Amino acid sequence: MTSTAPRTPHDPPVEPAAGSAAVTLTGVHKVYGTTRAVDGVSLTVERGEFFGLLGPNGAGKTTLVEIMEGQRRADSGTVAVLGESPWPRNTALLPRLGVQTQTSSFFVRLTAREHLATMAALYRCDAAAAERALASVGLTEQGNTRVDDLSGGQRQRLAIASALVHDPELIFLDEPTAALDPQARRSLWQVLRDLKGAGRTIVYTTHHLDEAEALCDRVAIMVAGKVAALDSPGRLIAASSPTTRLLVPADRLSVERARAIPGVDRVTEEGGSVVLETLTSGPVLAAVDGIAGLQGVQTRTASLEDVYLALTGAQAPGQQPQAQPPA
Ligand SMILES: Nc1ncnc2c1ncn2[C@@H]1O[C@H](COP(=O)(O)OP(=O)(O)OP(=O)(O)O)[C@@H](O)[C@H]1O
Repeated sequence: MTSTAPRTPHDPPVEPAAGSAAVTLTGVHKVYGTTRAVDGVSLTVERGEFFGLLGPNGAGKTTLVEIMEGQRRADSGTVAVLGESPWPRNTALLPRLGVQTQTSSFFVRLTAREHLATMAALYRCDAAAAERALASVGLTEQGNTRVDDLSGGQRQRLAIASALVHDPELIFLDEPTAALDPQARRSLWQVLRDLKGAGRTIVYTTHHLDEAEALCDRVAIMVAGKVAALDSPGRLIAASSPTTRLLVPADRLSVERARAIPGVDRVTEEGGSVVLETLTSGPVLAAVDGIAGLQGVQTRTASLEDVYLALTGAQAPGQQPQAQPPA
């Protein structure tokens, strides 16, 4: 651990070694009593990457993030964050990290602008930094609103702005869209895309698979303390089931007729649709067109949720998950 004073935003930037990653974990373990919370995790988060951490409750995501943030000590393995070891608590590293948690606390009697100015002052940044952070999450108009009068979505934005105010090199976001309505969630996605567009490195924990698919460059899916899969959502999906599902309005195609179509592997009924599963969607679609026409027919290919469920859904007590080796 270095004993230097915390770096401030006024100090010259610390130049990373060429090609150095934002985070490098090698063989990281953490045990609580008999629980293997993190069980041999090795992964790299590249600079500028939007990296998703997914997994069911208790998979070890929080423990892993806390190890990266320097809040917990790994039992074994090596941890490098922005080229430094975060443990023992590394005060030189802290100003280079931005952390938003589920339990972000606020100065609730202050306005959003005053709250951020206070946060900025703690990091020895000026009021302009607070104003930039406010603008970057689209809260400028609410700047004079008291924190306890902000909506849930606006508070989540403020929590992100608080993590950004000192212009950190690496940002940890823990389910920032939890408890938001669909509209607020989508609108926060744009804030997150803008952060990514500005070249920020983001480690993003979420239970929303659609969000991870839409935002993340790569995702690690954790199951029982291990990384069960790690790749871009697109490649994970492409490597998963190549099955296409065709949903045909039930009043236009009977189950029996659907089963007789060459290339159809399975037929079920769902809501008002007959669902055809096939590996050869082109010829099957042509056959459906000949029988029922294509109006109202929907085509669904695999999503990240399907990949996730295949990896985590089979997990029963005492049963090993059907994990793929990490890419
Ligand atoms: N301080 C602790 N003491 C003992 N056990 C703990 C502690 N923190 C976490 N655990 C256990 O370690 C395992 C991993 O927990 P962790 O919180 O890291 O998972 P998670 O993936 O973040 O879960 P969630 O999605 O519910 O937040 C769980 O079995 C949990 O009960």
